Amino acid sequence: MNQNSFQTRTGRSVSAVTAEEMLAVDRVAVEDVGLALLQMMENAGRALARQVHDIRDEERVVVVAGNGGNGGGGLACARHLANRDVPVQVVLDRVPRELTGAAAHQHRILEAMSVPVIDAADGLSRLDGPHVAVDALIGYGLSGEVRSPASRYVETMNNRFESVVSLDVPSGIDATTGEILGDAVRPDRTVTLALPKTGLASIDGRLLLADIGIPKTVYHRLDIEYANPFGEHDWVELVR
Ligand SMILES: NC(=O)C1=CN([C@@H]2O[C@H](COP(=O)(O)OP(=O)(O)OC[C@H]3O[C@@H](n4cnc5c(N)ncnc54)[C@H](O)[C@@H]3O)[C@@H](O)[C@H]2O)[C@@H](O)CC1
Ligand SMILES: [K+]
Repeated sequence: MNQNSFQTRTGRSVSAVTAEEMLAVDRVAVEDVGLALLQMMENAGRALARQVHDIRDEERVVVVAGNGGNGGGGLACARHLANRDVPVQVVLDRVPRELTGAAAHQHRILEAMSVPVIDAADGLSRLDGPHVAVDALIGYGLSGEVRSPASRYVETMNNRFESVVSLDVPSGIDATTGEILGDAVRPDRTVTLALPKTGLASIDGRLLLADIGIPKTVYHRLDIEYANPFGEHDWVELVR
C-alpha cells in the first residue's frame, strides 16, 4: 500500500494528508468555499458520540478537552451524549475563563445544560467507577512535546479507563510523522476527520474516518486525490 494512503475495508484507497495539508483543507473550506468551522465541528462531535455509544456498555463518559478545534469537537460530543441521556462530564486542561473561540462557544452551551465541568488535573484521577474517556485534548495542532497539565491527563487516560476514544489524532502523536512527542494517548479507537493524517499509520486501536461535510471541490482545489470513501454512510473504518 502507498505510504500516503489508507484503505477502507472494501478496498477503496483514501489519501492521507499532513497537518499542513489539513490546515490548507480547512482554510479553503472556510475562506474559499464558505463552510463554517462550527458546521464541521458539529459533524465531528456527532461522529465521535456515535463511536462512544458503540464502545460503551454502562460506563459513564468523561470528555477530556483542550482549547483548540480538537477540544471544541470533544465538547460538542459531550452535548450529543448528554442529549441522549448518557452520564457525561468534562475535564478541561485549563480554567473555563481561559477557553477561547469555538471551544468557549461549545463550553457555554454545556454550562447552560448543566453538564458537569471540572478544570483540575486531579479531577480525572478522582472519578468513581468505570468510565470511557474521550480524548479531545490535542489534534493536528500539537506543537512540541506534550506539556503539563496535558501530559498528566495523557498518563491518566492510558492507565485509568475501560476504553479511550481519540478525536482526530491520539493526543501526543505528531499528525504528520506519527512520532510520540513526550507521551501519547493509546486509544482503543480514533475518529479521524475528513481525511486520515499521515501520522496515523502505526497508532494503536481501530481507525474510523468521519465525514464532516467537506465537499470534493475543496480537495480538488488543492490537488488532493479524492473519491468519496463513505458510500452512503457518515463514517467508514480504515485499514493500514
Ligand atoms: N475541518 C477540520 O479539520 C476540523 C477540525 N477540527 C479539529 O480541530 C483540530 C485542529 O484544531 P487546532 O488547530 O485548534 O489545534 P488542536 O486543537 O489540535 O491543538 C491546539 C490545542 O492543543 C494544545 N497544545 C498544542 N501543543 C501542545 C503541547 N505541546 N502540550 C500541551 N498542549 C498543547 C493547545 O494549547 C490547544 O489547546 C483537529 O485536529 C480536529 O480535531 C474539528 O473540531 C472541526 C473541523
Ligand atoms: K485528540
